[in-house]
Amino acid sequence: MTASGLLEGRRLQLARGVLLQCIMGGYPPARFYGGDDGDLVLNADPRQIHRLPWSESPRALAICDADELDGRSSGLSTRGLLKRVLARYAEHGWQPVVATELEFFVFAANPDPQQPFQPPLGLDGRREDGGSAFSVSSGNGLRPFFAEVYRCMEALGLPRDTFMHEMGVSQFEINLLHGDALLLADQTFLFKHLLKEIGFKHGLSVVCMAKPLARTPGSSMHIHQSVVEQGSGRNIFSADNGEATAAFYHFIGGQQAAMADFTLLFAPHVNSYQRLCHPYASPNNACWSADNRAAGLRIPASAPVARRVENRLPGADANPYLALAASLAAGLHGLECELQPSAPIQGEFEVPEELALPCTMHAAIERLKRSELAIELFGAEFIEGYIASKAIELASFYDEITPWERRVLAAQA
Ligand SMILES: NC(=O)CC[C@H](N)C(=O)O
Repeated sequence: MTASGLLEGRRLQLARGVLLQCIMGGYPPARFYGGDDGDLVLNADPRQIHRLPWSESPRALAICDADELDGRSSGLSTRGLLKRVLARYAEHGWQPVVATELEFFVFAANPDPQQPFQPPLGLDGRREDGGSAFSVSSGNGLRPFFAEVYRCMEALGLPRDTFMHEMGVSQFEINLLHGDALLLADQTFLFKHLLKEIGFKHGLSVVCMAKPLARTPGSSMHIHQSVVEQGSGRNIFSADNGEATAAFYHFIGGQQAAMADFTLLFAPHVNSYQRLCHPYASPNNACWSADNRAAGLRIPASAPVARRVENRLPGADANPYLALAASLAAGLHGLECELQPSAPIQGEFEVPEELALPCTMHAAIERLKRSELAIELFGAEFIEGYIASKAIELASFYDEITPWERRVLAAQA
């Protein structure tokens, strides 16, 4: 997601091709330069106007909805898409409760993209040279950076649930407290922006790519999801006796049915598939399991009141509005159609063909293109615009010759 910081200023009107480019992180398809490139209006959400606490000069950021000139929500807006999914839950008297878990790397500033990323020099002047997941001292070398991150999260009202060092060298995870899905999408967006900007200030490069380093774990944005009854707040996944309800299984069934079609929405770039295809606890399957991190859908051990489904597919590079909309729409599809899940997997397992996911961006584009479900849930305007912009992004990737090709292929006869 790359919208942050681009829309500063007073003119809150933009062309729809630009929306595709900056909000979807893609490229505007040619037709948007022509007749389909009419303006949209950006309407700031009054609850999401923030003074930026890290900025030395006064600056504010407003999260906006992209609307048509006649006031209708634009079919291209990912925030609008999430709102429409939530409105459909509300028609049933339900409200999703979600949490996002964001992993990210903190690197030394890297002005030359030809060079691999390096961990930064810590306070002690050393570079971290091994991933020390959960180590109590591992974040110490970056204390001034994290102190400012904490201060600014507090000032912006972003409630922090956990912070830890992850498995990769200089890889961290901060989890936001669970809550309403639109709020969590806004908070996740703000949090990524905050990380980037505070990183710049400290001479660091905070990277939310799915797989910035080879032979090292990638970065995810796992989504934890439950659904409560509006008013009572009762979790519809648990019965009074604490057992899982039929609704819980239907929700999983919906996630499984849609995951392959929606893979591009969770894994939006070429690099996303580097994470999924060299997995370190980053599954590319739609299996589900009681508590196995190799399954795309995990049911974390919890009290019945917190029974939830964790979607482990989204990378840290996913647009939080879109990933949440897609995951929750899939669950709702299962609830409405009363879909049954497969049997849960246990231990070492083989992925059945029907639960395998696309493992390249090209395959994911082709899958989404053929998805009637995606068009039904998100509308043809969005899916066509998204696919067109992603096809251009993929073509632009194939315009480049990578260091691997120069290293390996140049030596061959
Ligand atoms: N702690 C974890 O579950 C690791 C997740 C892993 N980094 C991923 O990319 O999905």
